[in-house]
Amino acid sequence: MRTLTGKELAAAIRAQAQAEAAAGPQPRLAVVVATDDEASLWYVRSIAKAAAGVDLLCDVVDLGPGARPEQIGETLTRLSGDPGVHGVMLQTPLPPGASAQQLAGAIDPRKDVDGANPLSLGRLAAGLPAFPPATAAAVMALLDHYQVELEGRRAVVVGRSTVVGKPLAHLLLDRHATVTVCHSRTRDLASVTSTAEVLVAAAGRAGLIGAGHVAPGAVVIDVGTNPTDDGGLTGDVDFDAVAGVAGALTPVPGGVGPVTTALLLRHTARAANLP
Ligand SMILES: Nc1nc(=O)c2c([nH]1)NC[C@@H]1CN(c3ccc(C(=O)N[C@@H](CCC(=O)O)C(=O)O)cc3)C=[N+]21
Repeated sequence: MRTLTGKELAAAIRAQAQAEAAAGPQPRLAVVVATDDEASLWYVRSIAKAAAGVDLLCDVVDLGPGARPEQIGETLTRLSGDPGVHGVMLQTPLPPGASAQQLAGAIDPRKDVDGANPLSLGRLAAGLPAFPPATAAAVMALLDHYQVELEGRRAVVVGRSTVVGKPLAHLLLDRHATVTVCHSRTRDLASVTSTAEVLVAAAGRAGLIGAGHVAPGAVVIDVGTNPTDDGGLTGDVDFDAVAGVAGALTPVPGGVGPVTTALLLRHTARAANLP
């Protein structure tokens, strides 16, 4: 079994982001936060740290967990209209009553570096240029880095979220994979996932994917970032069990996560260089 780590790939992508950032105006990413969710705040801190390391500017616009939807929308509109800001990201989760899907419509698609505006997803589905959500792009970057063949192969995505499952299905289709999307109402999940040559777990449920869900030799990508009781992080895949069956598997932490952060920065550098 090969362990597909994301650390080295993330470093290479950060180096690309730094080179692309140096080629134009210094890129500025604005991250809008309206939560006190610990995992989400950890991600924001790690974005800010990684940005500083590659000479990108990162503004954290913290509206607090009590922010009203109108206030969040106005902030996104203001940042989208600010010529000094190249990337705008709305961090999830949001306060009760605020919908990320609705609010993200206020992000200029040219600055939508985490692919959150429904227009970005529509463009992606239509095969037009758009920034994919960084997490979905990270899965593709890992598959490419480890030279996993996709054309004509059976890919199964577990999870149908707007940030991962749906955009990823389109990205895989673009690469000529045969794509099946499973979700919480799928009957006999294992019977579907065990047909996969490439299996992506993006359901947000710790340990959902066990040995019985995986075909021998399959490539398994674990997108899950579930908090553990001891303050750590665990994936959707039962790593030890699946390691005995899969041909290749990404770890959590150290797999998709670091690549996600790096790609968000590369997207921002590209947004700053758009004509
Ligand atoms: N609009 C939006 N887009 C997101 O992409 C988004 C979001 N909101 N809200 C929060 C979640 C969470 N998320 C993570 C990204 C990287 C790691 C990551 O790099 N984790 C490290 C380890 C962290 C640890 O060990 O505690 C790793 O996997 O190696 C984790 C979690 C993106 N999210």
